[in-house]
Amino acid sequence: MAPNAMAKPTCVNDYEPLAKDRLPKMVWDYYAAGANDMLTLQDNTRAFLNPICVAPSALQKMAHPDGEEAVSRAVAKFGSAMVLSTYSTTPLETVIAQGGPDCSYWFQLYLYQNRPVSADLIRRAEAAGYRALVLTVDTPMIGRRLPDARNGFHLPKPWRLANFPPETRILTASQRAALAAKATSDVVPGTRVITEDLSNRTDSTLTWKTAIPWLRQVTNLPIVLKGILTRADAELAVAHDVDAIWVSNHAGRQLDTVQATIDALRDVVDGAAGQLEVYCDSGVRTGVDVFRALALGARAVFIGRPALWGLTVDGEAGVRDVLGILQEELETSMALTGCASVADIEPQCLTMTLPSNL
Ligand SMILES: Cc1cc2nc3c(=O)[nH]c(=O)nc-3n(C[C@H](O)[C@H](O)[C@H](O)COP(=O)(O)O)c2cc1C
Ligand SMILES: CC(C)CC(=O)C(=O)O
Repeated sequence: MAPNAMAKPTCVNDYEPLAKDRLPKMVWDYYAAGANDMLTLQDNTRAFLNPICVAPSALQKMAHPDGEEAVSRAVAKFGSAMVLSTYSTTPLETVIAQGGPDCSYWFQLYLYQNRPVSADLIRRAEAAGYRALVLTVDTPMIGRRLPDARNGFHLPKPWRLANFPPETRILTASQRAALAAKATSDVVPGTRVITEDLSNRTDSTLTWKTAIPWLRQVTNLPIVLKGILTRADAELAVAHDVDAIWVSNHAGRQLDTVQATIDALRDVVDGAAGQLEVYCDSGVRTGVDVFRALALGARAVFIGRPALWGLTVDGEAGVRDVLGILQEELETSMALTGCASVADIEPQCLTMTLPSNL
């Protein structure tokens, strides 16, 4: 037996090559890709070489047949929060049914110009027990992910976009006309979904003045904006009475060269001025990363790909292990800096760590 063939992963990065070995190239590349030259993607992890929830990532059954249900069970046992993607391969009701009292579920939204389709998703999320809506604001269109273009990325059979009943039509009549040359149909495809198609279907004209009042009209759930990177946008979020903001560069998958979130976090927290909660993701790979984000003012930290790696390697147990490793590493960081509780983690703690630009 090769010496490491059966070695148990001992840190989150150990899961990455194990997941890569198990997945078809097209699926691996879709999960792994950043935009263009992937500079921001690389910078995310570099900048972090500096409490723990699961970010929304689409199409999880490609990683493991138990998909979002396995992630849900893992998060429920770990006792944190899971944010479910609009583009889940499991219906939102089924995902939350796997949970328990010790965890929280939020629903991530991509809004459509055809608002009744979005309103219906929101009503279902509310009825099922989701406690917040996370509006992703960094994806008016999809980033240039070159591996996906080269691989002809599509959602393999038999998986489908399970939050949309078959034959859901999500384009308005004018969008349908504009896309007629490009798309054969605006019915949410059961299979062979490509991400560019999906982004053609979202509303790329959202503004502060239109999106937030519309959401407030249709729901009483707290609204979180995901994809905030500047102090100015944090200030606007306060002015528009948003409940929380989420510092994210979408794992480096949208605008390449945008800065790493750990470098943007301090300014955004300043802009929020204690008026709303700030969360952070993109590049979190160790408990020290979590510690640094908390020290800079994040209230919670989310992981995207590490959960997909754990899911790929060992389903629910793999996701639980990834979360457990991060938690243990965070506790070590706290003990070594004299923090008895998460509330003790404050900016001064960072004087003991390397600056994020090393
Ligand atoms: C494969 C993949 C799919 C994603 N799908 C979504 C999505 O459906 N909605 C969304 O808001 N963000 C999506 N994201 C972004 C994640 O929510 C999160 O911001 C990011 O993955 C965090 O960075 P990390 O992967 O470095 O931990 C996706 C990310 C990946 C890698
Ligand atoms: C289907 C995509 C729009 C999901 C997404 O946000 C992503 O791939 O980054």
